[in-house]
Amino acid sequence: MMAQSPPLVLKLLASSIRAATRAGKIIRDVMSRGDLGIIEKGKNDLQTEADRSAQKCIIVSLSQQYPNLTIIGEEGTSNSEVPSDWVVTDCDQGVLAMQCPEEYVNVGLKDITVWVDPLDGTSEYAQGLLDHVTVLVGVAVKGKAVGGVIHQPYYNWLTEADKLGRTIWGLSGLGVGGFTPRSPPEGQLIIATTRSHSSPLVQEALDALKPDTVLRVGGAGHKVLLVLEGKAHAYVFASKGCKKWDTCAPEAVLAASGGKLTDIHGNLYTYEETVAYPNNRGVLATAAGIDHSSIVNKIPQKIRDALV
Ligand SMILES: Nc1ncnc2c1ncn2[C@@H]1O[C@H](COP(=O)(O)OS(=O)(=O)O)[C@@H](OP(=O)(O)O)[C@H]1O
Ligand SMILES: [Mg+2]
Ligand SMILES: [Mg+2]
Ligand SMILES: [Mg+2]
Repeated sequence: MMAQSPPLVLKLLASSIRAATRAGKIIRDVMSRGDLGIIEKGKNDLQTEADRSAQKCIIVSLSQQYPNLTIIGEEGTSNSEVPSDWVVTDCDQGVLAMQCPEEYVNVGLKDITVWVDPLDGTSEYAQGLLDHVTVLVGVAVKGKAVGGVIHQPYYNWLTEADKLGRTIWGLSGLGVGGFTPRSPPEGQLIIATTRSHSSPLVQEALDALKPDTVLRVGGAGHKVLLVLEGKAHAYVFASKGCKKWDTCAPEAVLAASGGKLTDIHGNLYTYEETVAYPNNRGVLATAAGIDHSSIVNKIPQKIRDALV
């Protein structure tokens, strides 16, 4: 009997794990060489050689395996050649061997949009806050964030250099792999928020929630990792500025763990190919077991009305 080929969504997730991990190595190599090649794309918005190269690695790798796949990356499109060792065409075998949730078994290429943030936390990367950096690959099916990879290239860099980097993935209906999510401590409220894009509105929303601790850290991927690790109960960002490639993968991984990522009103973002890139209605992510809507309800209406 002929072996059946794995469902596309599962295979794409397995390929994305390998591509994101390779991109993380490129990010470390650029830093080791010492010339970041920084370009200022806008106010408080940087791009480095690592952002550009990591994106090329992921897009070329996925495009070779999945011609005609729709991929949207933060750093735009370019047709330039890449070194052959940036092209990854293998899959994570562990994920490939898993049972695909029934509802995704028959998903076709045309139903999928892949969102790539090749380096989330660029300003932190440039400032040497290296554990804030993540590589994000999100798989949306008919506009829903279903699968995601969060690769953290500098995980353990200050403690156990021999175990540098980790790759965490999630698929709706299957769960999370690459690490075991933990619950945040009971009886307190720890909130993760932006360190480089704060504003009076961002601060007002935090004040209204009366947190015991506020963690001001970089990267949407990194903040969702803190939520997944039980180091924060929620990630709250009452501002526009974040984009679809910042939230697609983190939303999918968090949802696969039982948590939730929405706009500040509690509504899901959508990720179809034609959607606008900016997440103008802010970001609210909560860990599994946290009452998401009760946090929404504590954010004053006047703040919610400012984010539409
Ligand atoms: N105001 C504004 N302008 C431009 N870009 C912005 C803005 N706010 C958030 N971002 C992008 O969102 C990613 C995470 O940034 P932060 O950690 O600062 O903030 S956030 O709380 O997660 O939004 C990070 O993505 P990368 O560009 O991939 O590093 C930020 O650049
Ligand atoms: Mg950026
Ligand atoms: Mg980003
Ligand atoms: Mg980025």
